[in-house]
Amino acid sequence: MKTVIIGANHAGIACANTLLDTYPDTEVVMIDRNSNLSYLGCGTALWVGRQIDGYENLFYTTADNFRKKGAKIYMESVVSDIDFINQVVHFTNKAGEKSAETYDKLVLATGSKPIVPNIPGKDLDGIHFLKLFQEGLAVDLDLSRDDVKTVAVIGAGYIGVEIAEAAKRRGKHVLLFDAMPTSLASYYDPEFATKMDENLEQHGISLHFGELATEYKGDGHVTQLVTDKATYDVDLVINAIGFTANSDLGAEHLDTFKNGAYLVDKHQKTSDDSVYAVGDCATIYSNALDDTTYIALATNAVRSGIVAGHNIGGTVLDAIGVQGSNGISIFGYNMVSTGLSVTAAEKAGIDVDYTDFEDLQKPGFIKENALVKIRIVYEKSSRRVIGAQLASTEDISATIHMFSLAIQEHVTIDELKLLDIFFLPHFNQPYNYITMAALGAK
Ligand SMILES: Cc1cc2nc3c(=O)[nH]c(=O)nc-3n(C[C@H](O)[C@H](O)[C@H](O)COP(=O)(O)OP(=O)(O)OC[C@H]3O[C@@H](n4cnc5c(N)ncnc54)[C@H](O)[C@@H]3O)c2cc1C
Ligand SMILES: NC(=O)C1=CN([C@@H]2O[C@H](COP(=O)(O)OP(=O)(O)OC[C@H]3O[C@@H](n4cnc5c(N)ncnc54)[C@H](O)[C@@H]3O)[C@@H](O)[C@H]2O)C=CC1
Repeated sequence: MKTVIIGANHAGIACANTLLDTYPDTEVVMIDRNSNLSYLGCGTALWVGRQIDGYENLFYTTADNFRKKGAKIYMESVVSDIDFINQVVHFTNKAGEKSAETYDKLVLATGSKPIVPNIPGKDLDGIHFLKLFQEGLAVDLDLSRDDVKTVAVIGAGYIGVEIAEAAKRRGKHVLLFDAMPTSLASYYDPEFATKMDENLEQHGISLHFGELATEYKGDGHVTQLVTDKATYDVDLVINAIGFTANSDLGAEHLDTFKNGAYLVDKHQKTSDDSVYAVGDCATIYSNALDDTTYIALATNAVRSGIVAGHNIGGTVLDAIGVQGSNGISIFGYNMVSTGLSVTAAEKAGIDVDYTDFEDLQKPGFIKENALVKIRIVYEKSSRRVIGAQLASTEDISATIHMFSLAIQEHVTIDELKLLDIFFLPHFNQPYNYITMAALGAK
């Protein structure tokens, strides 16, 4: 059995490793257009903001590691065409040489691409995206220039907020724009997102929400950003208005979701029996929505790669769906969420209620202590938990995993009320915030 994997980043790597480690008789061919693989984009803002020493440790494997395991791997090779009928992948290397590989099974792991704001001036110099390692390098280089004083970040989602912090840490004047009235609006309800907004403002970031960029101006290099409200002098722009599926290769042959992502079943199989899709180029099942959706996260990419690998290798393994669990930490303020916010649930047509609670993490007699804010969202009719949000300067990150499992297992808000949660003053209160929030549910 010969498997060709197009895309050798997180999803493709997870699939290849599963096949190579568990099914040694499988022939694996990997093809990627990039010169590097396994870059952890989550580290970009950390090294650009000088919170870690460099980017070297943000790569967790190499092409040689795959060669050693017996795979054939082509880097800097662009797949231009797939003959799905005869099962052949055509690609071209850096030197312009054309090659082809036949397959028994094909894995599409071509990931995502940043959405480009389609406005005048979008091709000027000094306008960046932040998907690839190389793009992180380019931003880092520009931030090192003394004449770059003002940075505009378009999109206050996860990439935008993280890079806004990094640019501020590099001493720049930072303007952060979003179409929505708050930052992080896709992940948190306004009661939580505004906490992050206060945090950003307290650290000197200038917020421009509900404001749309309409034009970039400049003579070769960007010098001004025009919005529907004002014109700003800027030296650098970073666009971060979301990702969409990179699915051009199979879009005509395979069934796709509304954003173009390949529609996959529980085995990561597409509408073609020989073709699987994993990671950011594929759909995913949301247990909160109880429906197919699109969530671009490295965690989902890895899990879906593992599932495809086993099913191709011969072990039937069903994907169990996801909650879209995520987290962010900005200037020491931590926020985590899973499932749906009230806003997202309402948008999806789910009738929900929610319960909020805020208290110190630990008993008052413990000195190192901070407030924790929690919201649990549950469906009115079934009372199943479908979302949770937490915010604190304490590390509350592990709590969200429990809510992720609760959503996956259809736990109701009432079942959470008397859940056995341990108490130790070093960690929490006897009347801890999860219990108190659950007890407060209507
Ligand atoms: C700055 C940043 C920070 C992030 N932080 C986090 C985080 O903290 N947590 C988290 O869970 N997620 C995070 N993400 C999202 C995460 O990086 C993506 O979800 C993840 O990269 C998806 O992995 P993937 O392998 O599916 O796709 P990709 O990483 O997009 O990889 C696709 C691969 O396919 C190759 N390819 C595409 N087309 C072709 C072609 N025609 N021929 C050959 N090769 C091709 C590409 O070169 C690429 O290597 C972050 C993303 C960014 C950009
Ligand atoms: N900590 C984490 O888990 C991280 C995850 N990621 C993931 O990577 C992917 C891409 O990240 P982002 O690009 O930040 O996407 P995002 O979806 O997190 O945020 C995009 C933001 O852009 C805004 N927006 C959309 N169109 C706009 C427009 N025309 N003008 C102004 N604002 C506009 C949206 O309101 C949203 O707030 C996401 O799936 C994200 O979850 C990225 C970084 C960190």
